[in-house]
Amino acid sequence: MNNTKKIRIALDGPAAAGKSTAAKKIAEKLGFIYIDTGAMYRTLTYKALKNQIDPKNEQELYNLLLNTVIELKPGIDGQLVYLDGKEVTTEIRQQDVTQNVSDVALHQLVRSEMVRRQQELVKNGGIVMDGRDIGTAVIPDAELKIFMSATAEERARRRFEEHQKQGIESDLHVLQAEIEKRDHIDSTRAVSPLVKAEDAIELDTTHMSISEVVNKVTELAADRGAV
Ligand SMILES: Nc1ncnc2c1ncn2[C@@H]1O[C@H](COP(=O)(O)OP(=O)(O)O)[C@@H](O)[C@H]1O
Ligand SMILES: Nc1ccn([C@@H]2O[C@H](COP(=O)(O)OP(=O)(O)O)[C@@H](O)[C@H]2O)c(=O)n1
Repeated sequence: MNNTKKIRIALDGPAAAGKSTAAKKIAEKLGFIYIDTGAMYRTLTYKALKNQIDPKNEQELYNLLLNTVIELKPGIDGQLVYLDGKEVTTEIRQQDVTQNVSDVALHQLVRSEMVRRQQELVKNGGIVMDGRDIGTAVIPDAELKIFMSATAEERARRRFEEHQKQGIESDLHVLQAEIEKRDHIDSTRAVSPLVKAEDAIELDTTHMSISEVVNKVTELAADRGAV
């Protein structure tokens, strides 16, 4: 008899703190579903740019979103992302999407529709969801909330290394400036800004390895019955 509790784990934090890497592995260990909500904002941004919609135009973005199907499906190496039936997993990581996504994610209308869709995805439990407002807006009653941080220098270094491995040319200082700019927009927006939920456990991963982070969160999940 399996008594594992299908809890909901909310993982928030700034860019490149290691959320999706950890979330994917934690979900694997627990047999949970992993959901990267950033991919949903990225997919809308990608479609908006393709359709020459201004990321500042809330009403047009909202209309576009209402006519957009975003699907997240488990793949061999993480989550696959589909836009209106076409796979866009790689495309949504492109630089122009990264540079515009925080402006798209500012808008009340966009966020309320995204949150509505995300809440549908979590209703059966057994999930690890990562983003910026998961513990504060999407699953305010999550059984486990983690706020994952690391210094901006370390986060930029991680993204830089990731780019190097993928053969993408980038400059460490430019990357850090981009990350800091996005964090600033995300943390200062009026609608569900990036903040630590009062009841979230803060995890500074600056000096932690990926497996240390995964083990720590898995331990906390086990304390809440998820084993
Ligand atoms: N604790 C860690 N130590 C070193 N590198 C890490 C750690 N966590 C994540 N990384 C690496 O940092 C990069 C960014 O991680 P990612 O999970 O994409 O961050 P986020 O989802 O928070 O934006 C990835 O290349 C990942 O392999
Ligand atoms: N729950 C979420 C998730 C992402 N986002 C927005 O989407 C952007 C991209 O998120 P992401 O998780 O893919 O970012 P990375 O840290 O992986 O680069 C963030 O910078 C936020 O502007 C959000 O507003 N709320």
